[in-house]
Amino acid sequence: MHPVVGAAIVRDGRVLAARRTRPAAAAGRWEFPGGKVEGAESPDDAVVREIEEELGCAVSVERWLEGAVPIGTTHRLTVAVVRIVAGEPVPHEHDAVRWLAAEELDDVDWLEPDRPFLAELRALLRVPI
Ligand SMILES: Nc1nc2c([nH]c(=O)n2[C@H]2C[C@H](O)[C@@H](COP(=O)(O)OP(=O)(O)OP(=O)(O)O)O2)c(=O)[nH]1
Repeated sequence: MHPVVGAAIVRDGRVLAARRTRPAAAAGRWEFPGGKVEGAESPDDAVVREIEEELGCAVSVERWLEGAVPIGTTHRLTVAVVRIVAGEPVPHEHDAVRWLAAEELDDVDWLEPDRPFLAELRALLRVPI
């Protein structure tokens, strides 16, 4: 199963959700920005690279949410909790982004594989830091 990494970009009690534009079946659905791990790169490095490419900002990985979820039969999703360390996220590949608080996580139509991560994320967003 090829690894796909998503980033839960957390700031001020909110997480950034991004709306996909492709493929047609996933257009309009929301996800954690990220993508496929390439070659020999580590999952942490893949998250940092994908966020730079997709949102033009620098992040650092804090930890990984529990679990790994199959995406179809070929890929599997893990999600890192990350912080922005430089720049501001500006979507280059998504057509919208939203900062969601814990109680707003269910307001968007997440891709199916992302949903199992939302409970842990909700709890994390509720802890003041
Ligand atoms: N990035 C991302 N992809 C997800 C999530 N949930 C989920 O099911 N996926 C799926 C959608 C895609 O089938 C696959 C990741 O593809 P992608 O298009 O984001 O990856 P990539 O940027 O490396 O793309 P590519 O150049 O190979 O097209 O995983 C998620 O939260 N984030």
